Amino acid sequence: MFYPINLKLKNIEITVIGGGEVAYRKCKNFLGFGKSVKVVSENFIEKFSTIESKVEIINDSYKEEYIKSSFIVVAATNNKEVNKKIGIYCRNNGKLVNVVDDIELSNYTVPSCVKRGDLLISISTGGNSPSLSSKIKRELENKYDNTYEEYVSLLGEIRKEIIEKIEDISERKNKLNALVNLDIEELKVIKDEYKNIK
Ligand SMILES: C[C@@]1(CC(=O)O)C2=NC(=C\c3[nH]c(c(CCC(=O)O)c3CC(=O)O)Cc3[nH]c(c(CC(=O)O)c3CCC(=O)O)/C=C3\N/C(=C\2)[C@@H](CCC(=O)O)[C@]3(C)CC(=O)O)/[C@H]1CCC(=O)O
Ligand SMILES: NC(=O)c1ccc[n+]([C@@H]2O[C@H](COP(=O)([O-])OP(=O)(O)OC[C@H]3O[C@@H](n4cnc5c(N)ncnc54)[C@H](O)[C@@H]3O)[C@@H](O)[C@H]2O)c1
Repeated sequence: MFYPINLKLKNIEITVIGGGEVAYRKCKNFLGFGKSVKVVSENFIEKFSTIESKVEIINDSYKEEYIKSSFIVVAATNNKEVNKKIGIYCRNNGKLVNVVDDIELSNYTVPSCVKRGDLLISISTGGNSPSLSSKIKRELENKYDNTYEEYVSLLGEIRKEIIEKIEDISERKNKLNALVNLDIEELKVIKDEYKNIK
């Protein structure tokens, strides 16, 4: 079983080993969260040309020196032995490692996720079915559409106001709980009301 955490990637070095479909997907995923990575492989599929300006490309086969200073490593080659070597090295050296063909050796996996601004819904099947994760993602994408970006941001702004302006803890909690039953237009009105309270 995996434990979910939300990680700040700023100032963390990340290296992806491999230049195929899976390595590309993992790189794109990091870029989607505003994080650039180093990627090491002798060969890269054509798609990498679309992201080559955003990642650091190293044209070489895997060597320990490339991951020594990385905290997160993705072993995404099609060579099981190489992936295993990377996994074991990372495990022994306090690194987070995603070995794409070995869930047992991985100490983290990548969930499927729906992002709407600061709303992040992630889905994992513990490796049992990435296809199911992907299907559930599509379902949630429809339910939680793009309007949630503004909605969650408004909730955050009003929450700050409520915490600052309402001292009674149980009143504060009731008001915070009630906010999520309002729609965007109602929240905008409430936000202005709180802003006007001194
Ligand atoms: C969520 C997502 C994130 C991402 O990678 O970006 C992700 N896989 C995705 C897609 C996908 N991957 C595969 C298929 C083909 C169909 C199928 O096999 O079902 C599809 C579907 C597709 O392509 O549509 C093949 C596959 N996947 C793994 C193996 C190796 C193995 O099982 O050992 C094999 C090769 C098996 C073989 O040998 O053939 C392993 C893992 N894949 C995971 C994540 C982790 C568990 C997540 C969970 O618990 O659900 C885990 C354990 C490790 C990891 O990589 O983190 C992304 C969906 C993106 C999205 O749509 O949001
Ligand atoms: N976790 C997942 O989501 C997932 C999904 C599909 C497949 N897989 C597994 O991931 C593996 C990779 O899949 P793919 O489609 O990207 O394969 P691929 O054949 O498209 O690419 C493999 C890449 O690894 C590189 N490589 C090989 N040896 C290397 C080394 N010593 N150092 C650096 N790079 C090296 C190759 O140059 C190539 O770029 C597959 O073997 C499969 O078992 C995992």
